[in-house]
Amino acid sequence: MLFSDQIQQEIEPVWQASIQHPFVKEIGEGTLPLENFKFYIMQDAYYLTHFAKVQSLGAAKASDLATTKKMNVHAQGTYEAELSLHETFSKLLNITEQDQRVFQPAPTAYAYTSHLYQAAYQGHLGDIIAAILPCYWIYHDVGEALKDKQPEEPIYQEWLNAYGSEWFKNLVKEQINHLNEIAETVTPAERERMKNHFVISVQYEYMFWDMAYHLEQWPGDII
Ligand SMILES: Cc1ncc(C[n+]2csc(CCO)c2C)c(N)n1
Repeated sequence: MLFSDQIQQEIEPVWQASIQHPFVKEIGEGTLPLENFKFYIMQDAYYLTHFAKVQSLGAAKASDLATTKKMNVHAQGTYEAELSLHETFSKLLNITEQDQRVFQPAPTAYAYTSHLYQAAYQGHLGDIIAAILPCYWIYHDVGEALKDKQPEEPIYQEWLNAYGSEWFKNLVKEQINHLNEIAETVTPAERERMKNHFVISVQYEYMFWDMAYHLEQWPGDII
């Protein structure tokens, strides 16, 4: 069995729960309150800023020039594909400069990005690919699960279109192949470490939906 399938199966219940999370379901139905989606978009912009840096750390840790280039192209892709999506949403959701000035990463957004840096700084390229793969793969599966939905809210329709696209499917396949190639060249202990990074990221993907669904706050903002 492919290494990617093996590690995905280990965390299957959380994977499925993530795809079926009420945040995702309500986007598909068009019933998610826009307040929750705005919260998600702002936290996600923070997440993507750090995600691109982690991809660049992957470029720095690659052992050949072609892979360095590939990882840098992906970092640029994160900027172009994801942040341009966010620019569109910022206008549609009326995200103001004031919103941005008072922005703080919520606990889960902070913890998830910290996990990505931990994998990147302590590991090699395989650790980075393992930690970032769930981001691609879960969003792909969400796009597939919701591909026949037509939420009345145009903002949600736009979001669904991005993750159901052919371009995105190919991107996910490339990441999965890259992970499996690396897995064949490393030791069993390194594979175990890669699996752990992957499993933690899958759990954070679930927690990220949950964070936005409950408008998660720091204790310091409540007490
Ligand atoms: C919490 C969170 N997880 C995953 C993604 C999806 N995503 C982030 S970067 C990237 C690669 C470039 O498109 C993809 C697919 C997201 N937006 N937010």
